Amino acid sequence: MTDILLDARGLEVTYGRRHGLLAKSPGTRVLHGVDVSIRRGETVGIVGESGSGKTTLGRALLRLVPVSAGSIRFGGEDITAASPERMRAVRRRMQMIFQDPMASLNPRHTIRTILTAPLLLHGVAPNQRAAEERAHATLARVSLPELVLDRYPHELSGGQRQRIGIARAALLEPDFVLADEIVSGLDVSTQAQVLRLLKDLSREMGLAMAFISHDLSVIRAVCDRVYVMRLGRVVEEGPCERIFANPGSDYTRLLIDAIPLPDIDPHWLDSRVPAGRELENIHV
Ligand SMILES: Nc1ncnc2c1ncn2[C@@H]1O[C@H](COP(=O)(O)OP(=O)(O)OP(=O)(O)O)[C@@H](O)[C@H]1O
Repeated sequence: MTDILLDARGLEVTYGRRHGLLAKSPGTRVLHGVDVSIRRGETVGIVGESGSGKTTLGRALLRLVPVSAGSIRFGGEDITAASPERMRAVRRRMQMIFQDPMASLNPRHTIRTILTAPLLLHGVAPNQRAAEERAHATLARVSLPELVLDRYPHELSGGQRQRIGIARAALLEPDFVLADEIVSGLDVSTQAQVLRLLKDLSREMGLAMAFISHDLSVIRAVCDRVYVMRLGRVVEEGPCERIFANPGSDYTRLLIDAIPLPDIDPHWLDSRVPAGRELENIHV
């Protein structure tokens, strides 16, 4: 059995394509023949300047934007043209954590509803009681107390909301998580806590992750391998150590040089929050 979980070949995405009676538009192609493959349990970084197509690529991998050419295989299954019903089942195993949890968490729902609804929807929990038990266990795993369950998203801090985003993604025990700029709005110490949590969870659950970030020190701390994107193409790919120590293009070197710190310390996360250490108690 292959250990490749997600394999995309020749992906193209075109925005704004219209073929109606009144309007015809070829649209704008923003991904040009992108190949990406991610092994089970592997964390892959996607970096590149603003507008290079990172988010589009991430969303295309999850079939959240229409793909105009290429193929996507997930767990050995070709999902390029899978039906909406089939995708609903597949999505249980592919989750996404967003940059702004405030925008992705329904403001009118309590955290209890936010965490239990997907379990009931996907039939992972047979009833409300079982869903709540699982929600409690997941909350403990992200170091949040149970009283959070009766709060609304706006009653939590940014770091706490991001933990809820992670809990929601982990609840369904997926094989793959896409994390798109998930720590960019947080202060450095909260960033380290959230990254540590995600890294420990991915190790424990054998999760594969695609980690989109404009912050290369974050990529260096959490990723095994990195894809460098420019103008909708992958211009370089390889293990983090190699890319950071010996970038293969001037473009990658420029991205690395643009980091405010003169040296990227690959161990900054471990030095801030050691692996497996209990996370700080979160006061709510
Ligand atoms: N829904 C959309 N409709 C039309 N064009 C879009 C849409 N979303 C993104 N684009 C365009 O596609 C290109 C790639 O955007 P994308 O958001 O994927 O880049 P990115 O690398 O994630 O950028 P950033 O780092 O700024 O978030 C950009 O030129 C953007 O303007």
